[in-house]
Amino acid sequence: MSPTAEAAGPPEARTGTEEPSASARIVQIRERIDEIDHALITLWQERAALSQEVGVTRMASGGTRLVLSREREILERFRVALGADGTQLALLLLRAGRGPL
Ligand SMILES: C=C(O[C@@H]1C=C(C(=O)O)C=C[C@H]1O)C(=O)O
Repeated sequence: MSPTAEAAGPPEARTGTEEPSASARIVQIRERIDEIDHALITLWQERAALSQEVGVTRMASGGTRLVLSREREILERFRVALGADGTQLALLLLRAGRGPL
């Protein structure tokens, strides 16, 4: 790869390779990656809002802010599906749902 392959040209051409068929395939794959990232961000925000609503609803009714047994189930769900990275992801998800403590 030449030193300019990364930075030169319009954004859609910055594929990191100058080989045309590889570059075209990378552009195509990136379209789907961008769709997935958008969905992940939207779902992340929706989950955080719902989780915060549960917390507010529960506290307003005299309940606890958190339910650690439920959090353990979620951590286990992500660990089983994704391994150690899943645990880390679930910890971030749970933190996002807590909002300011
Ligand atoms: C959303 C809830 O409240 C809290 C947040 C959780 C979450 O973000 O998944 C899980 C358990 C609770 O600590 C819930 O009880 O379902």
